[in-house]
Amino acid sequence: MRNPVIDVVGLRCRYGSFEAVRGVDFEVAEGELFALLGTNGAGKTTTMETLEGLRPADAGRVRVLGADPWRERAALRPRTGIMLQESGFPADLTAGEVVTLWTATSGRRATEDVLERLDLAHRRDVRVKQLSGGERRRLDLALAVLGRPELLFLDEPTTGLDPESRQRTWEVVRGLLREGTTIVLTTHYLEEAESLAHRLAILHEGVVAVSGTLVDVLAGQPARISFDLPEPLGVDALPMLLGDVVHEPSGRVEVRTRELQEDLAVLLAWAGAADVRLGRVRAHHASLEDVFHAARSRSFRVGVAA
Ligand SMILES: Nc1ncnc2c1ncn2[C@@H]1O[C@H](COP(=O)(O)OP(=O)(O)OP(=O)(O)O)[C@@H](O)[C@H]1O
Repeated sequence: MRNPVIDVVGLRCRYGSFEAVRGVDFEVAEGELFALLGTNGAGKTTTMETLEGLRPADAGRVRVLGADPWRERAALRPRTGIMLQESGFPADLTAGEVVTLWTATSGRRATEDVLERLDLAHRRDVRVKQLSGGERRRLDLALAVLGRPELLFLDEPTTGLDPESRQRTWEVVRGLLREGTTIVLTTHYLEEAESLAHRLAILHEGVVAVSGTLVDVLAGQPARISFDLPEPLGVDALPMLLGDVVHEPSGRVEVRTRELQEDLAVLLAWAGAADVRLGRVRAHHASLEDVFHAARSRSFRVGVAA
């Protein structure tokens, strides 16, 4: 990758004697959205805080926009935007006053009406404590994008939002990507990463278990065909398939296969010829959820696709 916006090599972070991040490598290219995913306690926040210059690395090399985020934080600050998990605005200020205050103290110029952009202009005079949870998160995002940063960190930007508010946030994020902003996102919503990320890494117990483009990581997992087999048939009645056949205790049959189309065609042709009615047939390629579960069990690894 030429001139990555973020370059992390061998990052290690500890809390006392506990090593939370244990040798993490990844790169983020200009203009892409990179999702940092992982189980609870995997080290996402610790890694983000290091990238944001909020804590030093204990070992390894971290470069953000070509600079050391810890030592050169003041220089990087005007070029980056940070949306933390928890904001903590003074509850009695209005949304408009929070933006004014932030503009004055952050050294950022209000290059546009961010409240308008985040669909909060009509709530300008409403106190923070009276905003809904979704509106408060949008105010967080408004402050993070003030001054049009080149690089934006989004730490769980849609946690606790209803589906409609989440979609609205995704639209704003897509708009920022169209304008060329580079974004690092952490989220527990896998569909959020699936919908927005160009590349991703899944952390597990402080190491990168899986990383690459969405297409790469999905390709590393088999597709699934599942169905109910009518009594008294057992799996030994099925035709020869290329994938592995598992008869679940629930009675449902699952085929894990890298040849989805071939196995599905053979199965349906057999059912048609034998006059067998398969119940609730589902066939789908691997999802990020499948990759996530595999990463947890560390059953496979995919290298970073540069
Ligand atoms: N201040 C601290 N002191 C001691 N241990 C800490 C501290 N902060 C985090 N840890 C530990 O470091 C590990 C990584 O924490 P981190 O918050 O980076 O994980 P995470 O992936 O962001 O988790 P989550 O998804 O739950 O937010 C966890 O085991 C956590 O308990």
